[in-house]
Amino acid sequence: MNITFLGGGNMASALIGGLLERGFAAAGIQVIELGAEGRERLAARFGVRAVEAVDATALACDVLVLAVKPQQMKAALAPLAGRLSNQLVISIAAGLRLADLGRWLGTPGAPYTRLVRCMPNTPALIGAGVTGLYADPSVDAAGRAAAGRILAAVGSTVWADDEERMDAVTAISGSGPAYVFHFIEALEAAGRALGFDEAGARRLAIDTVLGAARLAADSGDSPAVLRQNVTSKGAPPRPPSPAWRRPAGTTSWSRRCTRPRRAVARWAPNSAGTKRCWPTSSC
Ligand SMILES: NC(=O)C1=CN([C@@H]2O[C@H](COP(=O)(O)OP(=O)(O)OC[C@H]3O[C@@H](n4cnc5c(N)ncnc54)[C@H](OP(=O)(O)O)[C@@H]3O)[C@@H](O)[C@H]2O)C=CC1
Ligand SMILES: O=C(O)[C@@H]1CCC=N1
Repeated sequence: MNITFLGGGNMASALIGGLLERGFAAAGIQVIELGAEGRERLAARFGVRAVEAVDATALACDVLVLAVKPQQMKAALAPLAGRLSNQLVISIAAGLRLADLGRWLGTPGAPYTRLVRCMPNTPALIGAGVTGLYADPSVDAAGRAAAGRILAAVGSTVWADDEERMDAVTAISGSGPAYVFHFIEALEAAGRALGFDEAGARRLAIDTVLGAARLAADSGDSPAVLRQNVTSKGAPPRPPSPAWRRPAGTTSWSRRCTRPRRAVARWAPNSAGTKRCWPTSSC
């Protein structure tokens, strides 16, 4: 299988790295990449052929992977329009529909249909990605298998039976790493605020997420059960010290706050029975 990548940025590099690690020959991969620096990097890092524009060698492939930014796609496909001869085309671009890609790649009145739409994610860079795939109904089993093999080089794969699901994949696993990184940032910031140095706070934050993800993957228990195992119920709510008072009929305790300029603090058990203390708005 010869593969040509259109666009040689982050995601194409992740896929190429994964394919090479899985034993795919560098001689079977070429990249069309606009940037001279990018071409040099690809050739040096992976030993693949990297060219600036579509040429006959790049066109003579079995699979064409579209890996430019969505807003670059229409212009990038213009030199290919009407020139494909049954290559399997795999798009990893967010939000671009097969109907549009087919129109841009085909000729007037004859859209190109041997298309598979995919949505990987950035953990693909270390072979730990997950990719959603959807194939045009005209793609045969061999085409679907080829697309599945290529994306499996950088992680797991999930097929969708409706193209609309691809937008859901983009929201959930395509964009999901950003939520997780944001969560890690927040855990790290909490560690820093509570006295750890940067290295310690980062270790606590990253290893928490890593360990929790591994446990979710390996334990056989559902994420809901694993969560409940952490937020164990049972201890009756108690105030943190005798200085706290709970007004009758309420579920939270108050006391004069010891911090300067803060008159009142409030403490209450959360739904899982663990303690939380925060200054009230009147502080
Ligand atoms: N980042 C993510 O989390 C994910 C991204 N994707 C999708 O992957 C695709 C690629 O994203 P990513 O790798 O992050 O983007 P990058 O910007 O890193 O890579 C795109 C590359 O394509 C080059 N390029 C632009 N126009 C052309 C052209 N006409 N011919 C050849 N090369 C061209 C760009 O060069 P230059 O820089 O000079 O413009 C750039 O090197 C996007 O469509 C994105 O939606 C999918 C899943 C996750
Ligand atoms: O911006 C993008 O293209 C990618 C796709 C999923 C998340 N970000």
